[in-house]
Amino acid sequence: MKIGFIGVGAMAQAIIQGLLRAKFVPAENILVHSAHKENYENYAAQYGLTAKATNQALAADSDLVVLAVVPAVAGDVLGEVRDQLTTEKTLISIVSGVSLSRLEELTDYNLAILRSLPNINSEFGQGMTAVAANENLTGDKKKTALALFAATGEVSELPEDQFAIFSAISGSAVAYVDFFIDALSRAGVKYGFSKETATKVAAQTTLGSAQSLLASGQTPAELIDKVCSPGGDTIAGILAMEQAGFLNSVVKGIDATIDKSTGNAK
Ligand SMILES: NC(=O)C1=CN([C@@H]2O[C@H](COP(=O)(O)OP(=O)(O)OC[C@H]3O[C@@H](n4cnc5c(N)ncnc54)[C@H](OP(=O)(O)O)[C@@H]3O)[C@@H](O)[C@H]2O)C=CC1
Ligand SMILES: O=C(O)[C@@H]1CCC=N1
Repeated sequence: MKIGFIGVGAMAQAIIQGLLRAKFVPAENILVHSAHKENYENYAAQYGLTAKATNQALAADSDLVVLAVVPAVAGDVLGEVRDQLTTEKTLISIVSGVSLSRLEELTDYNLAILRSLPNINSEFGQGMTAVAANENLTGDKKKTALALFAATGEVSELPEDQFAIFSAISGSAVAYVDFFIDALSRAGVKYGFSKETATKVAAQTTLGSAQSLLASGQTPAELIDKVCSPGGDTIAGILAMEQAGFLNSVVKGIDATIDKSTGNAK
């Protein structure tokens, strides 16, 4: 099986690294092409992938074609490869905000298509990907397309009308969680920790909290209550964070993310 990536930017590279780590296919069965020859050729050479000279050549030689370009160029690129996307292939889009019906309009109505929204943690097998299949993607073809993402982390089939919300609290939220880790780490630096130590402590604490939350089956609020000793330090910190607008600032960030991805941003 050959998997072709149109675009080898940040997200495509994370998926490719996740696939290589999982040994999902041999490296040479991963085909790449992008806008700049030096980018895709160097990347292919570095990891033993196969560079293709054009989007058409890539699509013609791939069983699974992963569309990994920014939304603004997705239509033009699909127009370019429309003739190569024959019905035995599967198109996988990772493009935020482009619906299955739009992808069908831009290709062949008989084509099997999986719309996905991965996150960048796919690189280390810790991804969280939402998927929605069109009615042509069934049976073994669907199993294979879902297996690609399962090799890089968790996968969840979601109705398309929930994709923008998912994208905000997963795809984009990787950056928001890192923003929080950076804030914790800077606070440590303020009180004299080295940046390296503070970041390690903040990241391990975030990882441990996430793992404990999932393992416990409890709500975050229940775990917060366990840490807040009566009359103790943590409740003082929680109240000060909330006074500064912590919860509202997170929700406003998610509102802005959803507005931007659905075209409602002011
Ligand atoms: N970054 C993330 O965390 C996530 C991103 N996504 C989605 O992934 C997609 C890519 O995002 P991201 O990786 O961040 O963006 P990047 O800007 O990092 O990558 C875009 C890629 O598209 C390539 N490209 C541009 N024009 C063409 C073309 N005409 N033909 C072939 N390749 C082309 C670029 O080539 P070159 O490198 O040569 O310039 C580049 O490799 C977006 O649609 C985004 O919504 C979804 C979930 C998470
Ligand atoms: O910022 C973006 O537009 C993409 C979509 C989700 C994560 N990155």
